[in-house]
Amino acid sequence: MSLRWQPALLDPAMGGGWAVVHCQQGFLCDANGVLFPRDWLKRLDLPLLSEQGLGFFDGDQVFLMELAHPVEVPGAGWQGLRQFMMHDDDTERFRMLGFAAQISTWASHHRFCGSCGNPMRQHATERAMQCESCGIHHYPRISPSMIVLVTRGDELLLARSPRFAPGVYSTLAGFVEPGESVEQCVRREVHEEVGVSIHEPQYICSQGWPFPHSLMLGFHAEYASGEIVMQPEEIEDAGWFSIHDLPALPAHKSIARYLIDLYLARRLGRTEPMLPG
Ligand SMILES: NC(=O)C1=CN([C@@H]2O[C@H](COP(=O)(O)OP(=O)(O)OC[C@H]3O[C@@H](n4cnc5c(N)ncnc54)[C@H](O)[C@@H]3O)[C@@H](O)[C@H]2O)C=CC1
Ligand SMILES: [Mg+2]
Ligand SMILES: [Zn+2]
Repeated sequence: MSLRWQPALLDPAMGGGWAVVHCQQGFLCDANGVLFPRDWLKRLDLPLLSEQGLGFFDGDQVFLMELAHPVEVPGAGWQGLRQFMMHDDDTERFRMLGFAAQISTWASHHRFCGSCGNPMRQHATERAMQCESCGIHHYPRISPSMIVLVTRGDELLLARSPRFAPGVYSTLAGFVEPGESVEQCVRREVHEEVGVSIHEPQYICSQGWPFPHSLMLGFHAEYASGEIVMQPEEIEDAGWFSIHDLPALPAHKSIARYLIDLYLARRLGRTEPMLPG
């Protein structure tokens, strides 16, 4: 199957092609979507911070135009990446926008060298920012994170963070620390967040998660021992939920929901879900 979205290193000094326009408010979009003719955009007086070559969508060149602040463009508006994830069934377009958002975050956070403070510029042959003075490279930032469904027979251990939508409970997640394996991270995070011990976690699958730059590594683990003790800052509530009486769950497009739906399908003999993206 050929994918409609293919990342590629394109030189922004080239003219033509299409562009997605991004700022802190999200992406510019109109009735035709998120791709605008680049030469047309260049004639508008946009507060352009930087440009990046992104890749090909349906075979056409796509660039990123990063703006310093949102502007009014007649007939168009700004939409956040989460809205595209929730309400857009075009997964290839969401993959392109997720990539664009991650490149945008990384490039705008690496305008100056963290080592010597001089300006950085785009590397000619790699997706990297390079310091003009000391030569140091910075590659796009990806943060490995584990996400795990802990189960005890017909019960799922689900928790809610204060950041979640009201009533929603999810699987446990957390960032991998330097020097640790993902499996060690799973055991540590589960212990930190809810105080229980688990049997050896089993890797299931992964999902790129551009909020802002996580790579979610999904696991299943069986409960081993301990009572739930919640970590006060991270976890607002946690508990064991019967597969026959579940609370509100995360969105279908998340790996959290996939891990839950996969377990339910296997336990109840239903058709297994598809991992989105
Ligand atoms: N796709 C999905 O289904 C889900 C994705 N996630 C994602 O998983 C990631 C980790 O989950 P959390 O429970 O929030 O993590 P966590 O349990 O490690 O704690 C979050 C805290 O870690 C710190 N932190 C932020 N960025 C960090 C980094 N790059 N490295 C180390 N520490 C950092 C901050 O203090 C933050 O408040 C987040 O990006 C979150 O959006 C979480 C749940 C579901
Ligand atoms: Mg967490
Ligand atoms: Zn430098």
